[in-house]
Amino acid sequence: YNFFQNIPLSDLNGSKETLPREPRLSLGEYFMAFARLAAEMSRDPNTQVGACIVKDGKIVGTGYNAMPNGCTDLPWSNDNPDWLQKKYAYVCHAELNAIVNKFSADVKGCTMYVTLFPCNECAKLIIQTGIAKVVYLSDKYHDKDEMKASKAMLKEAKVELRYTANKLFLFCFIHSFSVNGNRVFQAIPEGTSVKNCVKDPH
Ligand SMILES: O=c1[nH]c(=O)n([C@H]2C[C@H](O)[C@@H](COP(=O)(O)O)O2)cc1CO
Repeated sequence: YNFFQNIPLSDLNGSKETLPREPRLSLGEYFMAFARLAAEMSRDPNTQVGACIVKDGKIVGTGYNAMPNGCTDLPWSNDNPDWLQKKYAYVCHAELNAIVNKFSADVKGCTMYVTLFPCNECAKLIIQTGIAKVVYLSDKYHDKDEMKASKAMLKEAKVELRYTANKLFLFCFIHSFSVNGNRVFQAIPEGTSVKNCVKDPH
C-alpha cells in the first residue's frame, strides 16, 4: 500500500484533517487585533490607543500612545488645572508612534488600523505621509472639535475612512487576556502569581 499516493479528496469520506480550516478572523480583524494588542502596552491610565500600519497586506509599523522616549517623569493626568501638569502637552499619539516606528521606506498608500479615531494633529500626519485609508474601531470623541477638524481634513484629502464595529471577536480577543476575570497583561509583572492579579475594571 502506497501511503503517499494522491488520494482524491472525494475519496476520503469528508475526512476533516485534509480540508483547510476557515480562519476565524478576516484580514481586517487580524490587523485591528494587532492595533488592539499594541494599545495594551500603553501606560495611559485613562485611554489606551493602538495603531497598526499595513502595506500590501503586511504590517510595517505599530505604535501606542506613550510619552516621548526617555521621558519617564511626565504627568498622566487629564484634568489638572495646570496645563503643564496634564499629559496632552507631552504624549505621543499611537498614530505618530506607528508612523515613526515604520520599517518600510514610506507609508504611501498604506492602511492604518487604529483603535480610536485620529485627532486633527494625527490627521495631518496621516495626510502628509500619504496614508490612503484609516480603519477605526472607536469614535468616542466624535463630538470634539479636534475630531470634526480631523474628519474635514481627511475627507478633503480623500483619505478613505472605514469604521469597523466592535464585533464579538474583538470582545473575545480582549477578554482572552483574562484569567478568571483577572487581566493577564496588567496582572503578571515578574514574580507575581495570577492570584494576586488586579481585577479588570470593565
Ligand atoms: O487619535 C488619538 N490617538 C491617541 O493616541 N490618543 C491618546 C492621547 C492620550 O494619551 C489618550 C487620550 O486621553 P483621554 O481620553 O484621557 O483624553 O489617547 C488620542 C487620540 C484621539 O484624540
